[in-house]
Amino acid sequence: MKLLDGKKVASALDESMGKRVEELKEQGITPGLAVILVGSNSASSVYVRNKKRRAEKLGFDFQLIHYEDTVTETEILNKIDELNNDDSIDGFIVQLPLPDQIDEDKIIQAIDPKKDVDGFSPINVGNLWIGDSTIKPATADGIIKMLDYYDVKLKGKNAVVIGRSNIVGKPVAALLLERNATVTISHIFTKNLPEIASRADVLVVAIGDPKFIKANYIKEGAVVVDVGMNHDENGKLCGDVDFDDVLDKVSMISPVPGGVGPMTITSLMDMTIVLAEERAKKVNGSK
Ligand SMILES: Nc1nc2c(c(=O)[nH]1)N[C@@H](CN(C=O)c1ccc(C(=O)N[C@@H](CCC(=O)O)C(=O)O)cc1)CN2
Repeated sequence: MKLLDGKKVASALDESMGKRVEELKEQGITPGLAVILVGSNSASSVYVRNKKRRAEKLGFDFQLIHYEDTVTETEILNKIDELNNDDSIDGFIVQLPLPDQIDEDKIIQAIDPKKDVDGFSPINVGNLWIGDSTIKPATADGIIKMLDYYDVKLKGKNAVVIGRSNIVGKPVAALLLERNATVTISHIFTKNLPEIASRADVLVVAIGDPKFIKANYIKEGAVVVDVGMNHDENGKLCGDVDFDDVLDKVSMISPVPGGVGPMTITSLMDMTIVLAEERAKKVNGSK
């Protein structure tokens, strides 16, 4: 069994991203990333802190806009309008989930698709499905980058995605399809889930249920990507896959922590650099 070590892949990719940032700075461009964080969800605070750390390490200008969870939708929409019009910001995101009084769809739709570095706006989702996307949702893109790093072939393979969220399940299915895998999207209401999952050469699990996937869901030799971010009965971070139970059956598996999470942040950084490179082309021509 081989570990899909997202932490290792992320630091390998950091090196080339660092070089791209240096090249941009030589042209007078510093990648600008902003994150809007609402409330005090402890997991979101950890993820945003990690994003800030990685962005600053790469030499970005990073802005954190942190609101109390009593903030109104209008205040957030006004800030989005400001960021849409701020030339020093290449991309920005609103960290999800948002408190109940805020309409998530309305917020996402207010972000200029050209600055929507999460790739969640309807235009970017459409571009993703027609296979013509500059910006790809970070977790989905991070998974593909990790599979590429470990030379996992996707063409003609059976890929099963468990989970149909807009953040992970749907975009990862689109990207697997783009790589010519035969993709099945399944979810919690899917009948005979163990049978469907155990046909997968590549199984991506994003259901948010601790250690839900056991050995009977796994095909012998499958590559398993665990997107879950849960806490077990002892409060320890764990994925949606019961790692110890499936270990003897898989050929490769991503751990939690240290698998998909760090890759999500890597891809967000990569997408921000791509947007800054586009700005550099506009500002400096094609030199
Ligand atoms: N606007 C967005 N909101 C959310 C996204 C997103 O892509 N855009 N995805 C998830 C959370 N997420 C990114 O924001 C994310 C999740 C996990 C990690 C990560 O590094 N995990 C570590 C463990 C961290 C810990 O100690 O708790 C790991 O797996 O090793 C990064 C980003 C929902 N919201």
